Amino acid sequence: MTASTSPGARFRQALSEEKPLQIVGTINANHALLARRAGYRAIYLSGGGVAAGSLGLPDLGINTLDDVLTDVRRITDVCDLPLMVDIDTGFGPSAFNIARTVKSLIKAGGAACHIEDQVGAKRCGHRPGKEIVSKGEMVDRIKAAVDAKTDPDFFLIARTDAIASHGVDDAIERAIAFVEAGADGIFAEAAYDLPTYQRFVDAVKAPVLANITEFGQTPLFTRDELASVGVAMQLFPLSAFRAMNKAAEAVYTAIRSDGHQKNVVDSMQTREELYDRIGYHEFEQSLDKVFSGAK
Ligand SMILES: C[C@](O)(C(=O)O)[C@H](CC(=O)O)C(=O)O
Ligand SMILES: [Mg+2]
Repeated sequence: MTASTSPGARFRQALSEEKPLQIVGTINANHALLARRAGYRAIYLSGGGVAAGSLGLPDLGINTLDDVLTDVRRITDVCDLPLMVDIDTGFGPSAFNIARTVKSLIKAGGAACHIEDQVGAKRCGHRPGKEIVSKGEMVDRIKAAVDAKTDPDFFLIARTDAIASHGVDDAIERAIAFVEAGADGIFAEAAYDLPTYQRFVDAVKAPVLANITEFGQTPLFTRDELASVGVAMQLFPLSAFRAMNKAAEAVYTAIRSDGHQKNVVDSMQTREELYDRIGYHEFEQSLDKVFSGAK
């Protein structure tokens, strides 16, 4: 894997080398570096994460393409791991908008994305009351996205939210049509058991993604369980984000009630650890070199 290949090509390479490919949510550039250090081959920017983390808003289709691109650029500027991005319903409504989304995302260094078949006023995929567009409308979304790929290796995943409202048969029929329209992979949102994943894998001739998000409709299937039914990608969209929020809350509460941070300082990343993770000393050394004239 070299950074001279396109992000899309690096994503495809990782997908061919790890089964299933573990893809972890990295809410910001710092987390992207932590994920790389932990050995992951691919990372993810969650739409719900951009909404909740960057904006303090719910995952209800409120954040814009620019909100997402800002976070994408910050991550791709410092981390060469291929980044998959949640583009919700594509930031439409028209094919032109969707094309612009895909082109901008590739320009910002994105390697892959998923676009879903919910209506524009979308919800989190694990909440009740989701509405979806017709199969034909979603096929048009996909065609617009495929046509806009300025990197042919950019990996376009079609997500179907149909299981909840229309059942597995309908969702699989959709998935087949989405692959025929040019999607490179299928995201079977809120699948609830392994046989359902197996059915998707058997029916669609493209890699299938399992969204193993916590506190949702999908049990926390392991890598081995998903491998046993042929799932190609295991997504953890918000795991570190949820843990980080809980940790922050504990620190705020403790300092407020104790009047000092002594009781929580052991739970903190140290200054040295932080500097190590972001390459602080390397930056300083490179600056020293520049000003001392050394090569
Ligand atoms: C994957 C997802 O689209 C996201 O935005 O991260 C969410 C995750 C979640 O809310 O747990 C979803 O599944 O809709
Ligand atoms: Mg999302």
